[in-house]
Amino acid sequence: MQRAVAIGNFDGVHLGHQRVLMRTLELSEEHGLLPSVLTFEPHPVKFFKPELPEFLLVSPEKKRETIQNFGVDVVFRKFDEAFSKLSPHEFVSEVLHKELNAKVVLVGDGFRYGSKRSGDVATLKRDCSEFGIEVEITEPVELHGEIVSSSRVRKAFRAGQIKDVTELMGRPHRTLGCVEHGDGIGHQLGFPTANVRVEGAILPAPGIYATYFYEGGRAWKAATYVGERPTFNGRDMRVESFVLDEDSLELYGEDVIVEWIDWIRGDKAFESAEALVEQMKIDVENARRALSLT
Ligand SMILES: Cc1cc2nc3c(=O)[nH]c(=O)nc-3n(C[C@H](O)[C@H](O)[C@H](O)COP(=O)(O)O)c2cc1C
Ligand SMILES: Nc1ncnc2c1ncn2[C@@H]1O[C@H](COP(=O)(O)OP(=O)(O)O)[C@@H](O)[C@H]1O
Repeated sequence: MQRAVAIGNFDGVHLGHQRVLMRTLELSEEHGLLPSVLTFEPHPVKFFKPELPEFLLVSPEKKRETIQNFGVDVVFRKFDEAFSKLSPHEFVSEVLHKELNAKVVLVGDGFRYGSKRSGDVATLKRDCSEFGIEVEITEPVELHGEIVSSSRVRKAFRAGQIKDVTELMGRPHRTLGCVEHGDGIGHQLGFPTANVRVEGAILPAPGIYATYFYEGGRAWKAATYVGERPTFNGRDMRVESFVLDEDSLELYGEDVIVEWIDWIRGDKAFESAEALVEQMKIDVENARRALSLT
């Protein structure tokens, strides 16, 4: 079956990506094609600059799941030395034509590809026409007068601007992780927290957030802390969710999802555990209120 192929990194699957996915579905329906996304693993920036700290909003697995939920097939193309050296013409002939049997491809206006980013929309159109492949350029989506992009979402998320993130993504952002053992201080404070180990995705600014927390088929309200725990001289970044109205949960080793709804306050070093506990009670009520408003 021939494919309609949207090409890109699709980090976060934000509103701009969603418009591309909808258009891919529309074209596929019209022409009897398999709606597809061609994306790269690792992210090309990670391939060229492996020393950079994590910058992606979601892991590749989560990206696959989100795109598939739109009804679009996901093709992960390994981004390695050989792939990075393909000429623009080879990318069209080998990957789009031979490997994917593309009939239509969708890219954004500034699309660059091939060795040293030497290909652009003009070369793509020219080379695709040789193989009877149509090229559609998708218009960028704007929000409040600015283009929606993965870097704009990352910037907002890193700054803890959760409401902006939700708006840019068209849904709340979710972070996946696994619950691991912490230092056991939570129970002593009367606030046991699920320590969520997050890999392959960035975190919001240190602070307290109103979140939903999912495990298996269950969903709870939670107050989630992100930070190094300066009160206890902590040194590593933690994500710790206190699940509301539950006192005998057993979550160690479970895969969980933290869904970011609102920012509550910034991180702080307290003089004592008691002072922190007083503040945590207030945080929990603020989180409850923020969640009841959504
Ligand atoms: C709602 C909430 C707010 C928190 N606020 C802070 C804070 O401002 N400063 C801080 O050092 N730790 C804060 N923490 C983190 C606690 O210090 C942490 O949950 C505790 O050390 C338990 O760690 P453990 O899971 O390793 O036992 C907060 C935790 C929660 C759940
Ligand atoms: N309301 C709750 N919210 C989060 N975790 C809870 C809750 N009730 C019980 N738990 C369990 O307690 C563990 C956290 O306890 P805590 O004393 O903070 O220990 P640790 O430092 O090992 O994370 C969680 O991983 C979870 O299994």
